[in-house]
Amino acid sequence: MTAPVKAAVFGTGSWGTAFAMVLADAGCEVVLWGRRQELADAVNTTRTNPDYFPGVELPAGIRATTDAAEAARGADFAVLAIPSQTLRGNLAEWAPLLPPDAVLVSLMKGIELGTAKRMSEVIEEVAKVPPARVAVVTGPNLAREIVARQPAAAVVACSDEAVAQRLQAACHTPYFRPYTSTDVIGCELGGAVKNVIGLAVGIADGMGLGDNTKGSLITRGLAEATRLGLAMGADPLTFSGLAGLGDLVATCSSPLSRNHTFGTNLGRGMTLEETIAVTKQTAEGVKSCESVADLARRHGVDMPITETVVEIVHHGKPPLVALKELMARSAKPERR
Ligand SMILES: NC(=O)C1=CN([C@@H]2O[C@H](COP(=O)(O)OP(=O)(O)OC[C@H]3O[C@@H](n4cnc5c(N)ncnc54)[C@H](O)[C@@H]3O)[C@@H](O)[C@H]2O)C=CC1
Ligand SMILES: O=C(CO)COP(=O)(O)O
Repeated sequence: MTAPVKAAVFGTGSWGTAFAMVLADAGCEVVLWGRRQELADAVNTTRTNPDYFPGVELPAGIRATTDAAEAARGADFAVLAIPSQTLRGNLAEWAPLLPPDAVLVSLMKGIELGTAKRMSEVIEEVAKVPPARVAVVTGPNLAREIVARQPAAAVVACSDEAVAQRLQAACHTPYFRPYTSTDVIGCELGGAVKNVIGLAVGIADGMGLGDNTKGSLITRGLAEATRLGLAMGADPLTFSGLAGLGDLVATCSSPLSRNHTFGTNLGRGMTLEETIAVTKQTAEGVKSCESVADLARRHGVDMPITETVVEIVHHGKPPLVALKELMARSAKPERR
């Protein structure tokens, strides 16, 4: 009999908790790290995460701790499920605690502000590990549906296909179907850009606009992600897969999406401050719209929807004015 795979999941928020459940259901031994002792205690004593999923019973294979060293001990996979902008600081503390051969897994869908780096790049830099030790899980995976064990597919990406296959096996359950990919760049860009487009669609929904607008934003948003991906060496086909179109459709259709909901509130006329005040969880696109726009500029790629979201979210441009400007851009062929 082989020993169970051990996973340390850093982050007891929505996706960390839900993915811990997936790993435990797939047979892994899971230690969930969180900052707050009372939440760790609640997970251990009630087998629920009352702050994020009250009433949802967590599998017995999950244990929680606030001690990062304890979580890291013996981990085959170190799964990172915290906000993208805090990764660099957090990982600097955790990386020295990890076993030398642990694979670091990013669940995060953001781009670092200031450096415009993808999460796997930050991980490689901070933990000083080669690309073959870093994997990404992405796709249409709204955490609330995952903890209800509703069927979903995902992509597990690593430059080393054998590592992607190991992680695939570690998180494959009857309700969670991971596919492998070696296109880490495409998978990460798909996840980061969809959050920005989710904001745009939410804004349009909040303004009372209909499905033609939504279909147009999703499709042109996908074109933006694909253009950026091509410029950065990604496989364009990744964007028509789960990490691209799949996640765009889920995020842009769902009231469960924090990015979509954030945009809807802005589109209804709430200010940025009011919207932030009512948003209890991480809406990555709010910060990452700026870093995605930065990345696009660095690569000379035109991303007008992304730029429009930056204008609305960070420069207070009224959504109606921004939309009119977007529609008034010079005419061009669909493909170029
Ligand atoms: N919730 C979802 O459905 C999905 C989320 N994601 C991605 O997963 C990542 C995490 O998102 P969620 O779990 O949803 O967010 P969340 O807001 O539900 O949880 C974030 C967790 O990080 C912790 N945290 C916040 N600031 C921290 C800091 N400075 N140091 C250490 N821990 C800190 C919080 O206490 C919380 O436990 C994001 O990049 C998101 O895009 C990806 C797929 C699905
Ligand atoms: O990434 C997600 C679904 O795949 C979650 O979307 P939100 O972060 O917008 O909630």
